[in-house]
Amino acid sequence: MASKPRTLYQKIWDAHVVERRDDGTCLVFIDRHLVHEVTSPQAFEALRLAGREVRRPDLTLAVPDHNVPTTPRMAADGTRIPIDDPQSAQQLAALERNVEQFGIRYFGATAKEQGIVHVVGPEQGFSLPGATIVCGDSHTACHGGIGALAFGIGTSEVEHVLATQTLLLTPSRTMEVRVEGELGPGVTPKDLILHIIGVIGTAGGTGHVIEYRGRVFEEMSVEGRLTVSNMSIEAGARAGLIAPDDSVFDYLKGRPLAPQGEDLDAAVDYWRTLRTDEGAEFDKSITILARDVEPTVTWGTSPEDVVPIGGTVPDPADFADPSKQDAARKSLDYMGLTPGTSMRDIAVENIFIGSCTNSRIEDLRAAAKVLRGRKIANGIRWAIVVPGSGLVKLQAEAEGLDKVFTDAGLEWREPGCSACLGMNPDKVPMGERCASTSNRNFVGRQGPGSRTHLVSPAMAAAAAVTGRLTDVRELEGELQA
Ligand SMILES: CC(C)[C@H](C(=O)O)[C@@H](O)C(=O)O
Ligand code: SF4
Repeated sequence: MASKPRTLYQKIWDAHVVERRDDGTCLVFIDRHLVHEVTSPQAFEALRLAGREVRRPDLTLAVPDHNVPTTPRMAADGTRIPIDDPQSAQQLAALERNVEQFGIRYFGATAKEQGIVHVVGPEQGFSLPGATIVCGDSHTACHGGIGALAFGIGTSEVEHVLATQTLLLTPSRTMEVRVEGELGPGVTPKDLILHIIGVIGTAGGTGHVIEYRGRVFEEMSVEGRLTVSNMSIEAGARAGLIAPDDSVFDYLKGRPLAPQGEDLDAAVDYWRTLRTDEGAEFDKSITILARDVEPTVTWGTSPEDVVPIGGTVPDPADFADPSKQDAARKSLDYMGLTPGTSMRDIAVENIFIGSCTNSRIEDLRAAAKVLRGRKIANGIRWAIVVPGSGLVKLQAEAEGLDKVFTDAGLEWREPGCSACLGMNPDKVPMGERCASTSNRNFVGRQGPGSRTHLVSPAMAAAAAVTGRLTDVRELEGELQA
């Protein structure tokens, strides 16, 4: 008898269940555990108190990213520049102590491989298709872009994984987001995922693992897939998935921690089976038409508050749901915006190009393409480009992109989470606006009183040039009829 058709999620899940319990929970094997400084200290401390070891240090990789300043970390004489903020310095020191004591692979603040944990994982070939990947961080969903089942966990679960390399989980429901057709010129993976979140809402994926399907994703670069999957969590989903294919296998070839030679060939044979079977059913399914997607920006304080760049600030009264009306009013008040204002008339003072959503080499190339030969507008007070890792930084420098940015008047920084969230010195001043390539526009996210407009790297670059939210297609001379 032929076996029942399964979704990609179900295949990965089934391959990792160690034990099914009567109450429906399952003990699941975890292939890869990423660790950063924010959510790990108590977990290590608990292990220490219990006298336990890390079960599989070989499957664990740690890197500091949230608290590191993005200004130079090493003095000319090769000594480390101390971190000013005592709490950040303490977080980093704790991580260093923990990785040393427990024997965990570590890329420290001055290593060239250091970077944002979700950039480093795929880049090193540590994150692999079909793997279960966890990290004490909600944007672990990112790694679903290469076909891994990857999700964020809490600190007590971090401890559980460190101690046992397993987790007790309940299966998720499955959701298909099918995108039909092709994206137009100037429309990027970031615009697509912002649009999708606008359609399904921040609760649309709750309890589900989303699989993104359709030709758009098959033709999308691996970097773009990581961008899309990264923001699955902003749609409420547990994780995102895109079926791995040759682009992913080619991307992983030769990466230091990926399988090599015959091992890689064997792995690829298995990875090719990781596709949703014909006839497999999803619990929920939605279809998006790619031609409906424009360069997209947010107007409010939730990632679902999106509008095409050609649109206007919405009127709260136009929302059907009274709670949405109320939320929109509060958002507009916080954002200092008036209904009916054209999005293209909104001036910004700050530009942030970075974060685990958009700091890979392709993102920097897209921003540099717009900025080449141009200058940032007078009204821009602060504009920074923060590569996702030291290796992205080196690659960008080899391509001369750093020069394009600095010639245009932007600052070129060291890798880290930076202004994506206010846990390090990079903050947007109170009451000021930022065109940001990050993933969250929450109240106070980029610093107390900061106002965030989420955009793609090309759109952030365009805003830098004009000093206001701008349709990048105009700058690229690609404005469509
Ligand atoms: C600090 C960390 C726990 C947090 C997360 O879980 O996502 C951060 O990365 C974020 O993006 O808000
Ligand atoms: S870059 Fe931003 S979203 Fe990503 S892990 Fe860091 S703080 Fe979280």
